[in-house]
Amino acid sequence: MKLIIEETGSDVADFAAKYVRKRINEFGAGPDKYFVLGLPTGSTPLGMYKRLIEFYKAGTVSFRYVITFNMDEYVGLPRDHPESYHSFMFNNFFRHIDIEPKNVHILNGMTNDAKKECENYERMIKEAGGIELFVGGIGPDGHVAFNEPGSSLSSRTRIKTLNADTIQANARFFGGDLSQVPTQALTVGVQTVMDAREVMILITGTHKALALHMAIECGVNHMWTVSAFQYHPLAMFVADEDATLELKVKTVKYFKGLMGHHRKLVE
Ligand SMILES: N[C@@H]1[C@@H](O)[C@H](O)[C@@H](COP(=O)(O)O)O[C@@H]1O
Repeated sequence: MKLIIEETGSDVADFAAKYVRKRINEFGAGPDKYFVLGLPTGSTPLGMYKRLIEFYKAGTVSFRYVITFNMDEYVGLPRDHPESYHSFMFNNFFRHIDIEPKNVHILNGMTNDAKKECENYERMIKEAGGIELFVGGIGPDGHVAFNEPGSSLSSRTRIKTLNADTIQANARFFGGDLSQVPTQALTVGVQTVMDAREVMILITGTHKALALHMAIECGVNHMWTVSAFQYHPLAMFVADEDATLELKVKTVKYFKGLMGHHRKLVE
């Protein structure tokens, strides 16, 4: 596992965007070889999307031969609801780049057959050749996508009921009104993300510091689903200084000592 420690959230966004660009470019994507990218929503990845749009406009990356799979979507919100993850992704990213809409995959939270929708999603990921790089964020309770505490670490795409903390955390997007926040979501499973060839998790802010500690300094535990990536052969956490506040000084020193080497990942 790699831990990249950047000073601020904006430096995290910069590193993450440069890494995604480098992976797409080095992969040599083309009409017969699509790069399959897993993507998150949330405030954390917003800066990365902004930077990627800039890179696209500057001509240093193209998404023409990229296929995306998003992590999750609320149940019961129409696609065009301003807070649906469909709206989020198109408004903040897809609309501004050259990706073909047919190559964008986001779970349909309005389906009347959630089981079938989720099984199809897993099948489509497989048919696309599996996910090359899954970028994720986490909740303050260490959930990845909507794999709430106690989710099976071998879970696959399915419907999940959101816990009170997550509903509370997301109420800010619904005018602070808890009753407006959907109570269920369709989400990829922990195992779905684990199956990606590489995973990059972005963690910023003091409110995520305990989650980063549980993710990398304690054992693998389904109450902190992000800790599952300790078993991933190619996992990278990208954090800002604030998110490292609960880590041991020794851990921080160790990974900062590797930064010279890790910078080369985005050169
Ligand atoms: N389902 C999403 C997660 O995928 C996301 O990682 C989390 C954190 O969001 P933020 O980046 O806004 O803190 O929010 C939601 O719960």
